[in-house]
Amino acid sequence: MHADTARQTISRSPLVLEGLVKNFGGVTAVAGVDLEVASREVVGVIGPNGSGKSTLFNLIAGMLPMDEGRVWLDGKEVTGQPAWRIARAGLARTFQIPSLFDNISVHDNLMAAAVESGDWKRAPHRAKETMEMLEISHVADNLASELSGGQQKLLEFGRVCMRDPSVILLDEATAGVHPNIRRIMLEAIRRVRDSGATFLVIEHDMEMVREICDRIVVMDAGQVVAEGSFDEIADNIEVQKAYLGRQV
Ligand SMILES: Nc1ncnc2c1ncn2[C@@H]1O[C@H](COP(=O)(O)OP(=O)(O)OP(=O)(O)O)[C@@H](O)[C@H]1O
Repeated sequence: MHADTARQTISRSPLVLEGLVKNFGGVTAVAGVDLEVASREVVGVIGPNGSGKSTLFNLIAGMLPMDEGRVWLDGKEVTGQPAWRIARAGLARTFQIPSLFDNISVHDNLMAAAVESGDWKRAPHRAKETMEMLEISHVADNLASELSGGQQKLLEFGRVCMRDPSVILLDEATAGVHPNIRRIMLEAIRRVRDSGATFLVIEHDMEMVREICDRIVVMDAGQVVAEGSFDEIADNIEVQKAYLGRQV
């Protein structure tokens, strides 16, 4: 059997990356990343500014064309497909700055997300459940633009949940939020993971990484330079600091 065919039939992991490469002119932002994320695993991606984390997410989500490499979602190859098709195949993501419909209500932002899942019948019930899980029911009728920054991050995660994705990419889900919002987000991530989702998270907050990540991948200059549990990476932290520089 051809090796590529073997990969497609053997790995049913929710997310598989093979040899991803992205160049921007003379800068190699992602320099050959291989990664396999198991079902219900939460994998943290850490590394200094400019190490390629956001570019990696954009490649996986189909928001940037890759120069080399292949991506599989739930055993199905999605390499080169447009972002909407990859989303439909079961991938959802959040952004560092939440991407919401500012001028409609919190409730309607969740309902709008259900359009993509095509599950209208259960959408009102799911919206109610999602708002309860994220403790935003009391602002259901507020415009998204009226929420605090932290509540907007919760709402963005809620919109992801409404689509019931198989794989969720979270980009700094708790950066700069109030500790109470952080707690709500952490509990929600655990619940969504327990109900079957798989996570890849970019995170600068090492406490958050320690609390939710089963495995951590360290990137530097576009490559994975270390991988392991929090303790394994923490043991290695002095080495990491040499190139992680500013924030780990
Ligand atoms: N659209 C672009 N055009 C040119 N260069 C880019 C572009 N996007 C990213 N880069 C470069 O690619 C490299 C990786 O950037 P990327 O944003 O992926 O890193 P990062 O790890 O996400 O950083 P941060 O933690 O600051 O978000 C950097 O050198 C960056 O300047």
